[in-house]
Amino acid sequence: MLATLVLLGAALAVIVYVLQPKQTQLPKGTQLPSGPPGKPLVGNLLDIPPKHSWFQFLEWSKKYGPLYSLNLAGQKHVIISTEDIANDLLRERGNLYSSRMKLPMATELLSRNLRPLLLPYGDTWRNGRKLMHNLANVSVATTYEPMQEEESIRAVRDLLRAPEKYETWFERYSAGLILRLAYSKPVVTGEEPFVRDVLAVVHTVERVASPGAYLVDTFPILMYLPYWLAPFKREGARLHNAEITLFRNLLDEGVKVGQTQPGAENFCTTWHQNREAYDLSNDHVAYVIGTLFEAGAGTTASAMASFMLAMTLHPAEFAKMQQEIDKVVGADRVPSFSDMAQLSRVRAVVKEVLRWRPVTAGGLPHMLVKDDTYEMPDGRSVFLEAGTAFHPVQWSIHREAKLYPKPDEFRPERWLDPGWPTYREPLTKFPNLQNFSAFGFGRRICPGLNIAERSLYILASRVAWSCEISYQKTAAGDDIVPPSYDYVSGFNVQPKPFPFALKPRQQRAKVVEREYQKAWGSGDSKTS
Ligand code: HEM
Repeated sequence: MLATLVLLGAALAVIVYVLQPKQTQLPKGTQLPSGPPGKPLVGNLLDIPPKHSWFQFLEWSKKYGPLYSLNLAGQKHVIISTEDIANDLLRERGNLYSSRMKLPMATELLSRNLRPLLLPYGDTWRNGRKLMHNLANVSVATTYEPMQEEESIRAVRDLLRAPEKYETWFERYSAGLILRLAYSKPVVTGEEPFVRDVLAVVHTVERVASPGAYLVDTFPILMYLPYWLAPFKREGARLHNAEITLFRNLLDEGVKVGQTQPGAENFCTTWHQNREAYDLSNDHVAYVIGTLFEAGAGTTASAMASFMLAMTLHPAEFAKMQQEIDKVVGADRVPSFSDMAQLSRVRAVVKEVLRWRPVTAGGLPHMLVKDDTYEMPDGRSVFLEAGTAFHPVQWSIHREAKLYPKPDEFRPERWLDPGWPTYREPLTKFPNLQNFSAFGFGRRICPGLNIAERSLYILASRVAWSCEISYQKTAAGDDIVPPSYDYVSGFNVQPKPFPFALKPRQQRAKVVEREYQKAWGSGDSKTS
C-alpha cells in the first residue's frame, strides 16, 4: 500500500512538472507561432470541440493565420491550413516531419511497434513501407483492375436491388476487395466471422488510439508502473494477443492458398515468394498486411457515401457526369478502366467529393523530430520545436480561397475549366488523385492511393451509368433535401444515413445483370 502511495505521489509530482509551461530558447530573429491563449495546466485542451474539431481549426486559422500552435496539456501541436505550407514542411523537409506522435498505449502496448500507420519514422517503418509499396505501387495496382471491375459490378447490382442498403454495399465493396487482394478470401455477405473479427480489430484501434483515451498517452511516465499496478498494460497485452493471432492466421492462410492453388496470388504470396528481399519478421508482415484493411476499407466506403450525398444534392452535376459517360461508353456496356482517360468529368467529380468532404478531415498528424525554423508567407520566421505534432487539417486546406475559389461549393469544373486555379492539362491525365492532399503528405502519403483511386473511379462511373438518383418525396410530393453536412464523428467521416431515391436508368439493369453473371456466375464467391 505504501509503495502504491509513493508511486502515485511521484507520478503526480512528475505530472505537475510536465504540465508547467517551459520557457523555450528561441534562435535569434525567430518567434513562436501564434495561437489561441490557453488556460493554466490544460492549455487549449478544453477549447477543442470533441466532435468535428476541424470547424474550430478553420475558425482559428482566420484569426491566427495558416500556421498556428495549440498546447494540449503540455503537448505542442501546430495546425497547418494551406497546401503550400503542408508541402514545404511535410514534403520538402520529409526527413524531419515524417514521424508519428508517441502513443504508448496504441503503438507499444497494442501494436508492439509493428502497426505501420502509428510507427515513428525509422527503419522499422521504412521496411514495412517497402513491402506496402511493392504491393500497391501504380504498375501493380493496374493488375488489380479486373478484380475491381468484378467487385464494382456486384456493388452496383446490389445497389439497384436495395438502394437503402447503400452503406452495406460500399463497405462490402471496399472490404471485399482488400481481403481478396490480401488473402484471396472472398467476402459474400460481409457477415462472415473473419470479416467481423477484422472489423473488431479496426474498432479497437480506433478507440485505443483516439486522443485522451488512455492517461498513459498524456503521461508516458506511467509506462514505468509495474504490470500488476497498471491495468492498461494488461488490457494492451490482451488486445495485442487477439489481433496478432488473427493477423498470423490470415497470413498463414494467404500463403497456403499460393501453395495449394498454383497461379493464385495475393499480398501474402507476393511477400512469401520474395521474403529474403525484406528485412521483416513474420509478425511484422502479419501487421503490414493485416492493417491495410483498417486503413483502406472504411476510407473508400466513406468516400463513396459522400459521393452519393454530393450527387443527391447536385443533380445537375450528376446529369453532366452521365452525359459524358453516355458519350464515351454508350448504352450497351458498363464503363471500364479502359474508358478512364476519356472520363475526365468522372475523375473531376471524385476529386471534388474528396475536396468538399475529405474523409480524414482533421488530417493525420506528423511529428517533427528535430528543431526547425520556417519563414512564413508574411515574412515572419517561426521556431518549430522537436516533438511537436503537425496537423495538416484537410478541411481548412481544402477551403483556402486562393487555391479553391468558392470553397464551400461543390464545383467539379474547378478541375476541368482553365478559368480555375486548379485546372491542369491534358484532360486525359488530369485531374487525378496523385499527390492530392486528401491522401496526406510527403513520405507518409497514403500507400493505398493507387488502389483507392481506381476503386472510386470505377464504382462512381458505374453508379452514374446505371442509376438515376433524385430526392425522395414527402407524401405531399415535396423534395426531401438531405442536410449538406450531417456527418458521423470520428476519425474517418461520412454522412449519417440520408434519404435519396434511386432507380435503374432505362434498359440498364439488364446490362448490369448480364455483366454480373459474366463476372460472378451464380456462385457470388471468388477466391482470387
Ligand atoms: C479514399 C480512400 C483513402 C483515403 C482518403 C486515405 C487517406 C489517407 C491519409 C490522409 C493517410 C495519412 C497520410 C499522412 O500521414 O500524411 C493515409 C495513410 C495510410 N493509408 Fe490511406 N487512404 C485511403 C485508402 C487507402 C487504401 C485503399 C489503403 C490500402 C490498401 C490505405 C492504406 C494506408 C496506410 C497503410 C497508411 C499509413 C501510411 C503510413 O503511416 O506510413 N489507404 N491514408
